[in-house]
Amino acid sequence: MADAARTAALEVLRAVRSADAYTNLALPAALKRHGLSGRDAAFATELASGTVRRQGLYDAVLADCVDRPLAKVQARVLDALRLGTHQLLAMRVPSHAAISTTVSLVRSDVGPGAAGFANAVLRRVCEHDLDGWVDRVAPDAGDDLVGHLSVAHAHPRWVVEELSRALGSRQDEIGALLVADNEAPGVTLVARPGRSTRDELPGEPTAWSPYGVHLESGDPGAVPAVRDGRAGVQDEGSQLVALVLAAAPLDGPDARWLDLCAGPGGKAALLAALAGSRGAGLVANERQPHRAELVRRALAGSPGVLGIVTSDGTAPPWEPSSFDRVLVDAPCTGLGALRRRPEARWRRQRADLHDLVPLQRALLSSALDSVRPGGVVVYATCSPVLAETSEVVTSVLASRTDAELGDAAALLPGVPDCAGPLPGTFQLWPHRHQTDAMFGALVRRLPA
Ligand SMILES: C[S@@+](CC[C@H](N)C(=O)[O-])C[C@H]1O[C@@H](n2cnc3c(N)ncnc32)[C@H](O)[C@@H]1O
Repeated sequence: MADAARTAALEVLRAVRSADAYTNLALPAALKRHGLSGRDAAFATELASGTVRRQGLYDAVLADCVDRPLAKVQARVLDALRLGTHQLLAMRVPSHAAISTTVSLVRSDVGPGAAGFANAVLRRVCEHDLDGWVDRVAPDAGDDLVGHLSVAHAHPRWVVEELSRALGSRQDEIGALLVADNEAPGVTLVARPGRSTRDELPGEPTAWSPYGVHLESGDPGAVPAVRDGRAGVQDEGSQLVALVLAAAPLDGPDARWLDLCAGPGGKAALLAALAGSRGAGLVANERQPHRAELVRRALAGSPGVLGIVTSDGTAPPWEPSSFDRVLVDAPCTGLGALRRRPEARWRRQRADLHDLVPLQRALLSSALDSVRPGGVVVYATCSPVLAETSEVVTSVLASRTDAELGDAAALLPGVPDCAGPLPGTFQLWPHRHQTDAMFGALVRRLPA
């Protein structure tokens, strides 16, 4: 009999493959359906997330074990084979248990013929350990380093290329970055200032954000301050982006702040709390109505909220020069947050940049129009890809005479090794800072 944890993980894989589901949303639903909690829930989570993350490597292994193209293997059987391979190569599940449970999943789901096939394939997978398989199926690192890293660490080749380019002079760190991308991130909480303190939150204080704690274990939803919105779940890198906007020196009035791309509202909630504690207020804008609704919920009960607007940030309804501080947390490839989104690396394509980059430029330009002369804009992405970071900032600044780059990195005191690709910008990294790879640039609108 296949157990409930493996059945739940298989259902998640299937939803991700066939219904474009997000692992992080499909998982809690599957855990609930099967009544899983505690260790069983943790096991199902690692099974599903780990399998989705390393799918490219497991497919290379399975292709070597199957005598026909993988595309000809029934998709439902392939899902189970990937799950079995993850248990055999990356989890400490004894081989006999990994094989027998996978075979019984396939038997009950597809039938006895497919179960026999799965048994034979997984016995072949057992012939080598993970390193042995990488030696066998990955290109030799001396001949093709990117190809080797791509298979060994299960990242598409173009992603390895873009991440390497973004590391600039530190390309020797690419292996460490890819390893970090394959580790499930811990949960970080933020105590929204004026609404809660980190003394109220369980866990160890974060190194750089004065509002964060790393939750060691347990369900964040069970923390009272999180449950009533006075605190939230937020990566330390995201906290730092909001803190940089709030800390940027400013001459003149400092009353009206804008978050141009606010959904689902994590940074807006921190910004509103900070603004409220200084007698200022935040307008949170979001284009998509359902995400604007999430912003509304994130800001419910917060001081410092001037309004929530649903509009295209490239053609907003407010007058130019309406704000003193503006955050553009731009829609991006998200390649800096791969730890959190197991399927993202396999869904994203380099061609996505064709649509994203012009939108990012238009949003940064619109933010510069929205801020008053003398005001500040922070342009941020959860991607280190240069086309989305330094190249957007450089091209927008080249097209305007009323803006200049400021020093955002100086506003992150104590954060080591965070220099970004342009002077004064910052770039955080999962392998260096244990945060998402947030990029940030401070752009100052010159006084009139
Ligand atoms: C990276 S997310 C922002 C995350 C958010 N700041 C937070 O911390 O929770 C980018 C957001 O921009 C929104 N967006 C995309 N195009 C937009 C546009 N033209 N105007 C305004 N928002 C847009 C997306 O729907 C998405 O919610």
